[in-house]
Amino acid sequence: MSRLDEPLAGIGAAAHRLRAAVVDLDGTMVDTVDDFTATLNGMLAELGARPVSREEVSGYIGKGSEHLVRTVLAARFSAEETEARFAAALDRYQAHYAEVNGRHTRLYPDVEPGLAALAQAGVKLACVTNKPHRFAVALLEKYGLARYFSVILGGDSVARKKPDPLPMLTACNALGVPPAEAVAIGDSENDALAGRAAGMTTLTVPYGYNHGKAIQTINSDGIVPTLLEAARFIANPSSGSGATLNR
Ligand SMILES: O=C(O)COP(=O)(O)O
Ligand SMILES: [Mg+2]
Repeated sequence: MSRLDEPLAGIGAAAHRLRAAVVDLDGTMVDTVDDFTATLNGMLAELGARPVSREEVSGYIGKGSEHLVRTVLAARFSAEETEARFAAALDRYQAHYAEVNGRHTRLYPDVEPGLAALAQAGVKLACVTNKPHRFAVALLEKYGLARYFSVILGGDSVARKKPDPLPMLTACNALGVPPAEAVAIGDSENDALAGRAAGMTTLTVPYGYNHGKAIQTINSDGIVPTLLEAARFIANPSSGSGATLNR
């Protein structure tokens, strides 16, 4: 890794052309682990199964509702029982989530100032999350953030979720910016994989979930401590901001 204030070629040059940012939701803008935990425990209580802890849940977030429910069931039931219970459990999970959404969440530091700085710099914004679209919109509205995004895509908005590049490509297309001039900002390997596969620059925030693995394992272009630092870097790549580049 090299510090941003060292001489740079690669990402520094790319960042001069960044005209759009595609920002992840859970673990990047909003800390949602306690909502997921409460929702899953509502579902598990109905099944008479052992509850989850927030530590267990934080290792599963970021791959969409189906993955989350399946993983939690698989840790409590046999493979056959998990399959037999999955569809009904997912329905109950979504019903509980609709009740809980936004109740136990908090915004991470410098999210709103970061989005405002990106908008101010003329960077077009999309939110791409694996969370169902209706829950994502409700959460962004709760925090007054929906107005920053001209495009919001959920895990059910297009045929495939991150780490597939399709949602990123769809977002870039809707913003009218080629992927090579766009950056994907997220907390997990999924965001970096999807962004890379779409041909975008990728930045990682260090405070989210990343499937229980260290963020240093993520193959992205750099780590930014907050969205505000990401905005500073994108607006002025040679400013010596707090970004740490992975090259
Ligand atoms: O797994 C989810 O439901 C959401 O995860 P994401 O917002 O980090 O994409
Ligand atoms: Mg995330």
